[in-house]
Amino acid sequence: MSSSDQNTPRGPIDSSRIPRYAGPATFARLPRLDEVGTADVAVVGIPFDSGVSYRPGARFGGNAIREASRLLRPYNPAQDASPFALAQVADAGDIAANPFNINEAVETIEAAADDLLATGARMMTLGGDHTVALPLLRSVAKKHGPVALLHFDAHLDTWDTYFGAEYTHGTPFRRAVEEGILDTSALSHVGTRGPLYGKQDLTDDEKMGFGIVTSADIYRRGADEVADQLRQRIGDRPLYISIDIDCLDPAHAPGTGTPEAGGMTSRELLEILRGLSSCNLVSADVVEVAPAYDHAEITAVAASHTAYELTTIMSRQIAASRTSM
Ligand SMILES: N=C(N)NCCCC(=O)O
Ligand SMILES: [Zn+2]
Ligand SMILES: [Zn+2]
Repeated sequence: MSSSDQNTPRGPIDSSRIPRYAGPATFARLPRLDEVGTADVAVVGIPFDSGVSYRPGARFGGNAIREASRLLRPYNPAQDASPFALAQVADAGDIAANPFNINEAVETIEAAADDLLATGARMMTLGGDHTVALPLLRSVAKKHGPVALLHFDAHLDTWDTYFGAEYTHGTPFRRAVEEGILDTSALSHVGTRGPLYGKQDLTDDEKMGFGIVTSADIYRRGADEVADQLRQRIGDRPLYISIDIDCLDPAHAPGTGTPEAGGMTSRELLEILRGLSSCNLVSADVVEVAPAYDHAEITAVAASHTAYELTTIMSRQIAASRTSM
């Protein structure tokens, strides 16, 4: 049973009493998981980036997001909710994965995710590179069965192998489809753009069951219409949202490993997520924040607000399911 079933959730440190820049960073200044026992939503870092094909550094992403999240406030007007009062959200620290052995790291991440989900928590994961989505999806599928997937990314990440390696940041969703852990009737990439290896990349991806909403589609049709379409496709299926921060234009997210011009704005991303607030979001990740390439925390701030919207969706769901019981 989570602590929020017995008491009111313990929220963030009060920034009107203790300046928000003081003390060690947890996500949104929330308590650590060991301070509250159990959580409804566990925010967990995965400092792992051995699966990248270009610029490294996403291993530092989780802590950069935590630092940038000090300015988040407890009421989210866009979803009319106080996410940290509706449910116990806590910072579960980091999953320590072997940087020199990707296969072992993938196993470690899956096992750690299993442990968190077994407590009844939903996971809000801060990457790390996109490799981490595969073990997280494996774990979520063990609990919920094949899940619907919304994948925000400039890239397809359904490629086969890189240098013969099957677990990389460009391949997690092909592996996931092969393993039968995704509900292939509700798979979408959002924000896709940029050069590919060949046209076959798109044919393969379509065969796997993915629909594509390109960044140009979002620009032309607007965030509300896109969110409506995605919501209809997802219905009430258990949903996993994976957000590669490079879905944003490099102007909105310079701190990432494989930047592509012509992306969506952070406003568009946040608005699409708010349009999904009624979905049954079981877990989510925000990955590929590489702070060494960031400036003035532009990317980390965007990522912290992204995780805040995702956390709000989960907290609203948890509160709604509690009152309907
Ligand atoms: N998942 C991310 N960010 N990028 C994948 C790019 C793979 C490539 O170099 O072709
Ligand atoms: Zn990407
Ligand atoms: Zn990606």
